[in-house]
Amino acid sequence: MEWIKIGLAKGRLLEEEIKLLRNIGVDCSVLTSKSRQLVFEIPENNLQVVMLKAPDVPTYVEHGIVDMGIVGKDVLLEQEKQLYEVVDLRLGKCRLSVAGKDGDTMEGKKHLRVATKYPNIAKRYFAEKVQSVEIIKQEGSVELAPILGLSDVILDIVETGNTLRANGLIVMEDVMEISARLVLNKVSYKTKKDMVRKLIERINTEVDKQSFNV
Ligand SMILES: Nc1ncnc2c1ncn2[C@@H]1O[C@H](COP(=O)(O)OP(=O)(O)OP(=O)(O)O)[C@@H](O)[C@H]1O
Ligand SMILES: O=P(O)(O)OC[C@H]1O[C@H](OP(=O)(O)OP(=O)(O)O)[C@H](O)[C@@H]1O
Repeated sequence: MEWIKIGLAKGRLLEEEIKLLRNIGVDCSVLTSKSRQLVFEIPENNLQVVMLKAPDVPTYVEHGIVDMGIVGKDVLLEQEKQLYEVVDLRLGKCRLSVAGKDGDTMEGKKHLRVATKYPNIAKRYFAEKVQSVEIIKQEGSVELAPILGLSDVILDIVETGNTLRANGLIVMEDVMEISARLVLNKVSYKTKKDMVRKLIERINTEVDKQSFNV
C-alpha cells in the first residue's frame, strides 16, 4: 500500500491540526490517545502520521522522510528550507512583533540589542530598516531579556498580548502576521501527485469552509 506521510507539530498547534484532519474525514482516534507513541498508521486513509517538535517539521519534509507537514510560518521564515508551501491553514494565528519596555523607544539607538528565538528573521528585519543590531539568541522566556537588561527589545510571538502585559512590555512594531502552513516535499509532489493533490484539495475545501463560517 502507498502511504502519505504527514509530520505534525506536536506542541500547541496539535489540537487544531487533529481537528483539521478529522474534518476532512481522517479517523483520528489513534492520535488523541495520551500515549508517548510518535508514529501512527491510519490505514483507512493511507496516512502515516509522525509527531514532531515544531522546528523539526521543515527538516523532515525537506529530506522527504515525510511527504508533507504542518508548521507555523514563523518557523518556515526562520529556516528557509527547500520545500513547497501549499496552503495557509489559517490556524495557530499570532503575530511576530518587536516589543520593549513601556516608555522605551528604538528611535535614535545606534546599536540595538535584540533578544529572540528567531535570529534569522530578526537579522533580515533590522537589515531592511538599516538598523545596526546585536542579536541575542534565546530559547524561551524571551520577555525577560529587556526587563533584566540583557537586551533593548525582543522580537517574538504575540498572541493575546498577556505575556507582554504581565511583564510591563509593549509592542513597538508589528513584523508580520503568522499562521500555520501545509508544506510539501518537492519530490513527493511529483511521485505521489494524485494522492497528494487529492489531500491538498480536501484540506483547501475545509479551510475555505472554516473561513466562511467565521
Ligand atoms: N502564543 C503563541 N506562542 C507561541 N507560538 C504560537 C502562539 N500562538 C501560535 N503559535 C504558533 O505555534 C507554534 C508553536 O508551536 P510549538 O509547538 O513550538 O509551541 P510550544 O507549545 O510553545 O512549544 P515549546 O514550548 O516546546 O516551544 C509557533 O511556531 C507559532 O506558529
Ligand atoms: O501573547 P501571548 O498570548 O501571551 O503569547 C505569546 C507568548 O507565548 C510564547 O511563549 P511560550 O508560551 O511558547 O513560552 P516560551 O517563553 O517558553 O517560548 C511566546 O514566545 C510569548 O512569550
